[in-house]
Amino acid sequence: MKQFNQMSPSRQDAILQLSKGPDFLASLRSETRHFTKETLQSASPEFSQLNESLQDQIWSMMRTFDCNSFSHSRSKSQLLYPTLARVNHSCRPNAVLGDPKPAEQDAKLHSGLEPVDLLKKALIAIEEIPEGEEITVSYLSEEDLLEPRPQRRQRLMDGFGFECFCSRCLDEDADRVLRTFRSAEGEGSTGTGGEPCEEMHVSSFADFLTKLSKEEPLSSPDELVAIAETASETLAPSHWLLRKVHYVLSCFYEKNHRPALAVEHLQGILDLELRALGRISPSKWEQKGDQLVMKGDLPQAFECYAQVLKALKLRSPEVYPIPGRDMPCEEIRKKLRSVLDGVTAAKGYPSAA
Ligand SMILES: C[S@@+](CC[C@H](N)C(=O)[O-])C[C@H]1O[C@@H](n2cnc3c(N)ncnc32)[C@H](O)[C@@H]1O
Repeated sequence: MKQFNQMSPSRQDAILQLSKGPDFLASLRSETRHFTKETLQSASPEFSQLNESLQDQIWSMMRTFDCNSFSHSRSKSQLLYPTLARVNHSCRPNAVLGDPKPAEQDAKLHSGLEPVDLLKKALIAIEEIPEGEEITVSYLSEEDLLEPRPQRRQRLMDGFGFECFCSRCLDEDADRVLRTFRSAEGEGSTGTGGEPCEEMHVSSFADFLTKLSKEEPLSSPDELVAIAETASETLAPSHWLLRKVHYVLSCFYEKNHRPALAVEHLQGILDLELRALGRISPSKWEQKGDQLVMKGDLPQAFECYAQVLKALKLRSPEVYPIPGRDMPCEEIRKKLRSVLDGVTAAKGYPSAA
């Protein structure tokens, strides 16, 4: 409250407006995640001794912050950006929120920038956005966006307290195929795997995989290869969970310098991304390009980097340009040039290993 009272009237107004919209009012009715005034009263004797109107003001301010704040890589706490707080979530977003990278931040700090400016965020378009179309970002991670609707909706409900009504969530059929379990005849002709107990089983398995890919406890891929084999007896080849298994294997092989296997296991997740989000993810395609270079397949690597460059060029003009530092497009151009140099040096394409 003290900090709020020190702000300019226009900034105070921008923040107060956040607690007047229908979404905020709806969130007051959702007790799934958000704390109630009673929770605060029982947690803090000081709070319950304040008069009713002050309690209401503080509680509303805390809920506004809870519903609208974002994290920033440079800050350990959540921060409130009154304008960015207006951006809704979509499971097929057309923009991302970006923080300047630490090296850029430090360069700026040395050029005399106010520390508070380092906490700025940028809203970056990742595709052409026609005039009048809503700009959306994802409140979920890139990995979570590859999960089917029930899982995504559950994550949004648990983490942010709302039921998602984005265009992708309303488009049910797209996900149904990704969740199809294998039948005796092959892909696509049995149920959707939607029974509650099955979904629970599937999500704990998915969490297990995410943990595996993040914490990297695997010393040998045998366990995962066995999981992949069992899973492919039950799940259709296009099932998102099977693709996740292969992605974890791909990361394992990448770390263990087995590029041919890494590329082989990467492809499923690239297809899934294209299908779920309608576009390629530059980081995973760059990963594929790097593995193809390692494998010695320069023509395919060139194709891959060219796709990455095309995707990156769709993004807003480079944000936070720092003289003397390569921006993402330039880094990919360098990789394209080095692939071409490799081709010239070998007087033709080397054969794939
Ligand atoms: C950061 S605010 C976004 C701006 C908010 N719509 C407004 O007008 O102030 C987050 C809130 O917007 C709503 N919201 C955002 N994305 C949504 C979506 N895809 N489906 C339903 N509600 C959404 C939810 O109420 C959520 O708690």
